[in-house]
Amino acid sequence: MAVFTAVSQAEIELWLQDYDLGSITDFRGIASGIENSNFFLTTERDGVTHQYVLTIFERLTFEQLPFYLYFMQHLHAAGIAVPAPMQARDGAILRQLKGKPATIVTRLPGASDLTPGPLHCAQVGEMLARMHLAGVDYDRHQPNLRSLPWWEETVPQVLPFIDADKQALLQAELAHQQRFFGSADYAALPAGPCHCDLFRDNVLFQATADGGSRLGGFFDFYFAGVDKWLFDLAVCVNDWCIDLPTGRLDDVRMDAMLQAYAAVRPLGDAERRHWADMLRAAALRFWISRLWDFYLPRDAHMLQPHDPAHFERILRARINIPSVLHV
Ligand SMILES: Nc1ncnc2c1ncn2[C@@H]1O[C@H](COP(=O)(O)OP(=O)(O)O)[C@@H](O)[C@H]1O
Ligand SMILES: N[C@@H](CCOP(=O)(O)O)C(=O)O
Repeated sequence: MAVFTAVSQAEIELWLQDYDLGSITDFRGIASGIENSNFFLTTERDGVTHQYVLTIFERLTFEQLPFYLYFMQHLHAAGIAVPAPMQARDGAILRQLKGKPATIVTRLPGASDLTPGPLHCAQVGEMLARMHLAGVDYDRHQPNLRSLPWWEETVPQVLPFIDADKQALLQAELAHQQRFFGSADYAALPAGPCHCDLFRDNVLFQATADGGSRLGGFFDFYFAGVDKWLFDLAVCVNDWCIDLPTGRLDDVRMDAMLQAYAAVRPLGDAERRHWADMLRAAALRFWISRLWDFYLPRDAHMLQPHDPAHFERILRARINIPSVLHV
């Protein structure tokens, strides 16, 4: 059970007096998170039921959180299906609970689908492109904190733990990405606020009457930051459009995602030319973070570190694919 900060319904009732969300009818901890303490909260106001998620942040600070929360608020206002932070009576969307930062956001409908098909991928691609365009006029700025400078800082820390073959791959790929990031083509790629971690478990779908699935929304924006839009797309393709055991790309799902994305925001020539480089960058990012979580766990909260070998396989599988994308 991943509720690190226990809180009783009585404490929440008191805390909610600073909000205008109605009275609590249900309050329960969410077991599946690995980083924060999350609770489903149901309230009733004027005879109408409302569903929220209360999060007590265990890692992120009061200084770091506004970028993420106001980004969600901005996207929600632009019609993108993401959780909307609720304002307390004083207008604040971030407050203190049990001495930690805490927020209440709207609960999205649906459940994650961990075995997506082309129709799931198309919906994610379409909304990802809309999200990128909607982020253009977001006025706060924070880079993706898990990009090249973090890779350069973290690779030397994990190298002592892995064998020579993996060391060689990690160092060669870092060098490849340093050259790519230093190129004029890279500098010219379009960028903006990105989710940066839009894996299958950060998207919800609702079942439809005809047996299909409708996108319920994107959540977990706590790795968001300004990056190349193509990087965000590559992160998605590396998770949504692959054969999980081998890491190989599934062309049908990838085409579905890319076509749907490009129908909203057509890709430029440099983006198509550097598709393979960006898939490699996206694989490297998660290989490094998984190695770091696996060998250098920072606290007891990482209950089950993800398998680093998965992203090593993905990286190896991307190194020899054709570099040009035809979408
Ligand atoms: N806004 C939301 N709407 C619906 N469900 C949510 C929302 N936020 C979180 N959840 C649920 O809570 C679970 C844990 O959230 P997550 O962000 O993954 O936690 P953590 O940051 O602790 O890893 C998710 O798998 C999802 O089921
Ligand atoms: N998606 C990442 C892990 C990021 O953490 P989470 O909060 O999204 O679970 C990975 O798979 O390595």
